[in-house]
Amino acid sequence: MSYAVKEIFLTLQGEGVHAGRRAVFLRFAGCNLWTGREEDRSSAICQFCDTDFVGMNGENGGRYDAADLAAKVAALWGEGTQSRYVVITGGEPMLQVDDAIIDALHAHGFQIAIESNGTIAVHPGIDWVCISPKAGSDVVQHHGDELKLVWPQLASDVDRMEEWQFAHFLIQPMDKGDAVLNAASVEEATRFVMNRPKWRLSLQNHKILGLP
Ligand SMILES: C[S@@+](CC[C@H](N)C(=O)[O-])C[C@H]1O[C@@H](n2cnc3c(N)ncnc32)[C@H](O)[C@@H]1O
Ligand SMILES: Nc1nc2[nH]cc(C(=O)O)c2c(=O)[nH]1
Ligand code: SF4
Ligand SMILES: [Mg+2]
Repeated sequence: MSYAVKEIFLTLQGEGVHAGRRAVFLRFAGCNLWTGREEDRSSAICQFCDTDFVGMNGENGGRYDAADLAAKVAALWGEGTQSRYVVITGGEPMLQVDDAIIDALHAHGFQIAIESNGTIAVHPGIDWVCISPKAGSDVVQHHGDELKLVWPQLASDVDRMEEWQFAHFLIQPMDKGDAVLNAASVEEATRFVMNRPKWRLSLQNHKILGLP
C-alpha cells in the first residue's frame, strides 16, 4: 500500500502532555470530517480546523511506500537513536495508518504517537494515543493516553467523555485564525478547567513560538 503524505517536518510537539518534546511530524493527506476546501467548511462536521491537509504538496510531501516513508522520517530525525519520536497526524491519519507503516517506524526505533479525531479505531501498535473529539461525530475510540478537547464546542457531551478511559484530559482553546491565542477561547477554556478539575489546559505552544 502507498500513503498520500501532505508534509513531514522536524519540530517540537506543541500540544498536550508531550508539549516541548522533539518530534518528527508526519502529516497524512485527507480527512473524513472535512474535505479541506474552504467552500465546504460551513457544511462540514468539523468546521474549525487550523490545518491544510489537502494534497501532497507540502514539505517532503508525496506518495510513499512504508519503507521509504519510515526512512524519510528517520532521515529528518537525524543522528541519534535515543528518544526517537514521531507524531502521526493529518488530516485524519487513521484513514491510512496500517501495520506496514507502524512496523517500519518501530524498526527505525521510533516511539509512535498519533493525533486522531477518534472516529476510526486507532492502530493497536501506536505508543501514544491522543484523541480529539469533534461535536457531531461518532467517536469510537474511547480509551487512550490523552483526550484533547478543543474548546468551545458547546454541543460536546463532556459528562460522557469523562467516563472514557484516558490517562489525561486536556482542554485546548480554539484558534479562530485571528490571533495566536484567541482571547475568548482562552477565557472559556480557563473557566472550563476551573469548573472541571479533571481537565487541564493545553496551549498550542508551537504557534506561540512561531514553529511549524
Ligand atoms: C489538525 S488535527 C489532525 C488530527 C485529527 N484529524 C484530529 O482532529 O485530531 C490536529 C489537532 O489540532 C487540533 N485543532 C484543529 N483545529 C484547531 C483549532 N482551530 N484550534 C485548536 N486546535 C485545533 C485538533 O483538534 C487536533 O487535536
Ligand atoms: N508543533 C506542532 N505540534 C503539533 N501538535 C499537534 C499538531 C497537529 O497538527 O496535529 C501539531 C502541529 O501542527 N505542530
Ligand atoms: S478532524 Fe482533524 S484534520 Fe479533520 S478537519 Fe477536524 S481538526 Fe482538521
Ligand atoms: Mg497543527
